Formats: sequence, structure tokens, C-alpha cells
Amino acid sequence: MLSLVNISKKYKSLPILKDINLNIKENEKIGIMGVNGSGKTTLAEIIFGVIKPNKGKIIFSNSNIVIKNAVFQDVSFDGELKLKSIFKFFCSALKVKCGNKKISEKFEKFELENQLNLRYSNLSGGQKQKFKFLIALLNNPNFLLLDELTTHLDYEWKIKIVDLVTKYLDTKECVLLLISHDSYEVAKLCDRVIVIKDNVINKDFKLSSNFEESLLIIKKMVYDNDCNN
Ligand SMILES: Nc1ncnc2c1ncn2[C@@H]1O[C@H](COP(=O)(O)OP(=O)(O)OP(=O)(O)O)[C@@H](O)[C@H]1O
Repeated sequence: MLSLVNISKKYKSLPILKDINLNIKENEKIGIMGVNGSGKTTLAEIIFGVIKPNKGKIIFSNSNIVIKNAVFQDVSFDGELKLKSIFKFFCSALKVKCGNKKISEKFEKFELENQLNLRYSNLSGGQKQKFKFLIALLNNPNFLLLDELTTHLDYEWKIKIVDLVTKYLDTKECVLLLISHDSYEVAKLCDRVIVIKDNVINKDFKLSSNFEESLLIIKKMVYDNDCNN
């Protein structure tokens, strides 16, 4: 569906990514892992066209229309705006019909109905994360990037959000790129993992359809834990 060919990125003279080659197939769910500052978000921003690489190209080999949506960890909305206004703005921009009843239903699903008329700046970190995810699903994307999806969420909401993503992915042909430090969500949501280290894709491996097995594979491959010991 999409190929990265010899992608390199530097900030000033500091290399972040060097000659990255990556093929992403239809419907793949890829976890992008690696230590802080290894270049995960940079790679995702290049794929999403937010920033340009210094070298290399991206080839889309699918004629289907790709609706790419993303939840970036640092992207925010105007804090003065109320959630309902932001939501309506996106409905209109994305040409999604949403009356008041539909809006209430969507907000209730994420337990944000009491925040509908609050300003974005008044939300907690977890509520902001849920709201960004709600917006990201508005137009049924078939290419979804989630950057540290559950970072600000408590345990209960982490499980719920992973569940909501799973349900969404079950009903839709969709590529998922999940940037994460969290083995639980990667094992739950992904079928393949790439690890960025020393500016390159250092590991690229498949996960199992069994969650427990996937957790063990991640522990072994990412954290170099020999699970038999
Ligand atoms: N606009 C920028 N200008 C200069 N350096 C940048 C810029 N954006 C990112 N970097 C640097 O690029 C490197 C990779 O950053 P990136 O955000 O891609 O890492 P990451 O793997 O997503 O990290 P984390 O897990 O902490 O979110 C970091 O050293 C960061 O400081």
C-alpha cells in the first residue's frame, strides 16, 4: 500500500533517521517502538506529510482513496474553544453530518458528555486524549496513526480506549500505525512491530494472534528479556 524508500531526516546536522526502508501492506497494524527520542514521531510525521524528509521518497501503490487521520501526542486545539464548537468545525470540514443527537451519542461513548460545553483548555490530559481520538474517528479513516494513545489515561480508560480501537479496527479495513512504549496496547492492537534504534529500523517482527504470546515476543524482542529464565 505504501513504501518508504531510503528516507533520511536530519535536524540541523543531527541525524534522526537514516535510509529507512519500510513496506506497509493493506490492513497492517504496526507498532512503532523505541526509546525516547529515537525518531518514532519523526517517522510518523514524514509518512503523514507533516514534515519533509531530507532524502528519500514515499510511494503509494494503492488506487483506493486513503483517509489518513492521526492523534499526535503534542497536537492541540485552541484552548479557548468549547468542545462542541471544535467538534462541529471538524464535522463541517470533513463533511460529516452530525446533529445534536449524534453529537451527544458520540460524546457519551467516550464519557465526555459533561464536557461538551467546556473549553478545551479546561480538560484533563486524559479527557484531551479521548477527545482527540473521538475527532480522529469522525470520517472513518482507513489509515490511522495513534501516537502514545493512552499516555495520559488511567488504567480503566486505557483498557476502554484499546477496546474502542479494537472494535473500530474489527469493522473497518484500516492500516494502523501505533507509536507506543506500552507492550499491552501493542500486543492487543498490532500484528507487526518495528523498533527504531540508532536512526534505523533495528528490528521488524510479526506478533501472534494470541495476546499472551505477543506480549512475550515483545518482551524478548524489544526489551531483550529471555522469557524462559
Ligand atoms: N523540530 C525539531 N527540531 C529539532 N529537533 C527535533 C525536532 N523534532 C524532533 N527533534 C529531535 O528529533 C529526535 C527524535 O524525536 P521524536 O519526537 O521523533 O522521538 P520519539 O521517538 O517520538 O520520542 P518519544 O518516545 O520521547 O516521544 C529527538 O532528539 C528530538 O529532539
